[in-house]
Amino acid sequence: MATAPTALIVIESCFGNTRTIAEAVAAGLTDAGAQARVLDAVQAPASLPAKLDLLILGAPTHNRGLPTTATRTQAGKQAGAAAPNSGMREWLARTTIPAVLTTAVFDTVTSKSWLSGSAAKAIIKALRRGRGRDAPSIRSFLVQGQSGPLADGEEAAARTWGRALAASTTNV
Ligand SMILES: Cc1cc2nc3c(=O)[nH]c(=O)nc-3n(C[C@H](O)[C@H](O)[C@H](O)COP(=O)(O)O)c2cc1C
Repeated sequence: MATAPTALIVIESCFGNTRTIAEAVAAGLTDAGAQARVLDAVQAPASLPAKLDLLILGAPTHNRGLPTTATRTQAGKQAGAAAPNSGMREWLARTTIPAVLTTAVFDTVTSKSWLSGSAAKAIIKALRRGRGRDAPSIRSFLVQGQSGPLADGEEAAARTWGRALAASTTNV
């Protein structure tokens, strides 16, 4: 009998919007019968679980790409909270992701114009470095202003995307 596909969602989030999207994607995956877990990149281990069918990576777009120590500090000042000195960029640098593993990536952005850039595209670049890999599924979710909240309908869209990802993932 086939077992439920297992998904891991690793994210970074300064104001909580990317985390809300990750939880909605996890809910969609669960709706479709997958097992899903959300981990903060700061706490995520550098070695992936042996049984993993789908890896989903998400981050907020900062200065058109992935957050850095400097942009996290800026966000932390705005949020009135201490900023972590590590996140998705650093987790990608210390983690080996097998080229055969199915991946999906997302980001949060303040506008969907090309001028806004995309943390998700920066993640794809990092994933491809030195490896042949199929283009992962990619999504951007809109926030209103730097600290959010999420634009109307984005959380529901993330849940729908989670269901679709589960449906397209075969467990091995
Ligand atoms: C320092 C800084 C730079 C940012 N640069 C961009 C940007 O280039 N493009 C964009 O769409 N949003 C930009 N934003 C807004 C982020 O997209 C927004 O804060 C983020 O999506 C919210 O997600 P979070 O709540 O998970 O942190 C920036 C935010 C900060 C704090």
